[in-house]
Amino acid sequence: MAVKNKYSILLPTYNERRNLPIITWLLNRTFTENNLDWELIIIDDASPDGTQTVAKQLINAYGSNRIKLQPRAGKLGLGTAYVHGLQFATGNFVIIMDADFSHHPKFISRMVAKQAEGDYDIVTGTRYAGDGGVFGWDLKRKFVSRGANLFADTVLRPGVSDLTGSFRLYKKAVLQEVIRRTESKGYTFQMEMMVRAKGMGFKVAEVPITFVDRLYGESKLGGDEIVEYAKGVLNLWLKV
Ligand SMILES: Nc1nc2c(ncn2[C@@H]2O[C@H](COP(=O)(O)OP(=O)(O)O[C@H]3O[C@H](CO)[C@@H](O)[C@H](O)[C@@H]3O)[C@@H](O)[C@H]2O)c(=O)[nH]1
Ligand SMILES: [Mg+2]
Repeated sequence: MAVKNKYSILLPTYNERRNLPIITWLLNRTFTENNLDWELIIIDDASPDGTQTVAKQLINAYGSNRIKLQPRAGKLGLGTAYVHGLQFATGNFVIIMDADFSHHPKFISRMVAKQAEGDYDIVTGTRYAGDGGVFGWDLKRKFVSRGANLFADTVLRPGVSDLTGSFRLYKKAVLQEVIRRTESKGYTFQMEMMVRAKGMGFKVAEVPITFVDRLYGESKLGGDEIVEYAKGVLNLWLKV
């Protein structure tokens, strides 16, 4: 008998109190409509805005088998948030995404269908192919994102159109293996994960997504992060 697929969503949060209920509602709708089994793992880094209180209310509303809160004691960064959350994933597939509506749950059904089409190891959302795109960013942020992708693509040639995006579907075993090899912790993490996955021979497919800038709150991307990213690309170039 075929094993029914289950999708574990890893959702890192930092001050997402206002976004969390709606994103959870949309996820529930998407998975219910598509008749897919799922769980949501919220990795909150001691957000001062009360994100965890909201998460607990959601556990009460949707049930503890659907929504799980796996908090950490402080703001330890995105990369390690995925590593932390992954330990608790019970699905055979893992989806990583942002909590601020930049990644709309409606794209998940396309990612799931794409994965099944070619038994792909990874399906990544792309803003830079097909009818994908970015909305709500100023020119500077668009330039930084495009530049970051162009730079990594030129130096490392992974052949994936969106290296820094973080809306992705992985086979859990593949994510575990790639994450084990990945060294960077911050924004560089997504790019390194993809470069390593391609280097390890995993099959990657892309689904165009529209990335809409967050509704509430602020991005945590700063100047330091951009320097770290450039260093990360060059480090990989030396190693891979
Ligand atoms: N647990 C935890 N969550 C965090 C942390 N920093 C950010 N987050 C959460 O991670 C998600 C993304 O953070 P944002 O601050 O909204 O990132 P962004 O600037 O919009 O960046 C997005 O685009 C980048 C470039 O395309 C991506 O590289 C990045 O991963 C993200 O998708 C959000 O759900 C946010 O709450 C942290 O230290 N800890
Ligand atoms: Mg964001």
